[in-house]
Amino acid sequence: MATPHSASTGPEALWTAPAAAGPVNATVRLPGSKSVTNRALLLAALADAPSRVRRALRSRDADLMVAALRSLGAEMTPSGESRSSVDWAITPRPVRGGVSIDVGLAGTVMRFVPAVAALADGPVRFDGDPAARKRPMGPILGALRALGASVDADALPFTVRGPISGGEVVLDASTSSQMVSGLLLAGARFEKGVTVRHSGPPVPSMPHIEMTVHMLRQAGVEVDDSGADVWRVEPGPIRAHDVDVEPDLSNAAPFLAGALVAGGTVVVPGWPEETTQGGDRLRPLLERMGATVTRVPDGLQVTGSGRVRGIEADLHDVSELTPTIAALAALADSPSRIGGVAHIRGHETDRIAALATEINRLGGDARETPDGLEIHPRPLSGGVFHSYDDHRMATAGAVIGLAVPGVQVENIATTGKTLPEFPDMWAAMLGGAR
Ligand SMILES: O=C(O)C1=C[C@@H](OP(=O)(O)O)[C@@H](O)[C@H](O)C1
Ligand SMILES: C=C(OP(=O)(O)O)C(=O)O
Repeated sequence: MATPHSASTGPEALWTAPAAAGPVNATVRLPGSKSVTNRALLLAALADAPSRVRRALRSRDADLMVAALRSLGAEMTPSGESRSSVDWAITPRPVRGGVSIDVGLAGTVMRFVPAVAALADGPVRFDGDPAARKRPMGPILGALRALGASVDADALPFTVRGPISGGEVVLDASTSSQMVSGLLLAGARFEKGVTVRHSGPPVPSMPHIEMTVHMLRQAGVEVDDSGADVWRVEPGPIRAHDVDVEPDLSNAAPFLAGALVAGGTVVVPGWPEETTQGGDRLRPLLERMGATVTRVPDGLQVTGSGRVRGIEADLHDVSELTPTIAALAALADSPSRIGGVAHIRGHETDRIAALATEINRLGGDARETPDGLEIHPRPLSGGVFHSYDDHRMATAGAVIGLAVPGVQVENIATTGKTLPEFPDMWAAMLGGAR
């Protein structure tokens, strides 16, 4: 059983999830991908000349990345700002130390920035939210040590001191693909480049490593990913280049799920033809749960009937979709089994325990397995759905609330981690109903 750890559990922090009054018919424009934004910003800060990152996400995780890179010296000038989108002009500067970095609860900041800090001329201290101190960091910090840096702990808080020379390292990335991405992203700037070998149970969320490799190549970095579980980044410059950030397909999940639960149609404009975003796998997953998924000229269209089918799915590659798929499973008319996601016990919270606890709190039948969840159909009733400071738990509660009147999501503001406008966008999808 999971224990909610948000400090803000008072009635004022409860958000009544709107129940769907009928089928939805909405176009939902998603802001930029968190994963693309934070990679693009970091690569621009390490590049050989100024770059632009257009339609970057603005959210807590992206703001933390911007603050971290600015602390380390990069000049970053915003334009065309709205609440969740901004264009950045970024001028790289030598990486400077003697600073402290707040990683919040952002995996991309805690796992990507330490290798950049190892290029600095002085120590860089890292800390984050209380929950961040529990997230796995040992493999990447051990790897930085093996590559020449000094790091004084194996979890947050810690201090990194360069210089780092690079070379070859073996690590166990079964707790997070970000252990690999974090070394590859800065690796071209290490004197010897970097060769990362994974040894251990399979690496989860592989599309995110493919995203890292793809974006490095776009920046002119030579990467060899031809061997299983080994990646080689050659030393050399990271070329300045302009990036247009794709919409965040993982954040599309609750909205597209909304079409399935309420019935009706949701269109997400700008859905890329080709992408390394794992969220693209929503297409087959939602189809298997009963949706009709069509590419339309302007994006992706998902139509549902209000009836949700259960699913057996291995979400190892796309584990960040688990909370939405579990929410759908809790509303399905047949049993579901989600597997391959043991490592999400180390995401923002233990998502397996949190999902089982919160679905069962509403009267559901969700059982934890070592690597996922088994969810059986059972009528749900209203009640508090705790978010555990986890944006995707909060949106999972909203999905369930579409079909179950009286669901109150605690701390909906935590969606600001990647989608600050979530409550307004959700209301707009439902035609303003609350
Ligand atoms: O590199 C990234 O941008 C991410 C990698 C994945 O992490 P894990 O490998 O820890 O699942 C994903 O779940 C996370 O939301 C974002
Ligand atoms: C696991 C996630 O985030 P993070 O980047 O903090 O790991 C997520 O967004 O689902």
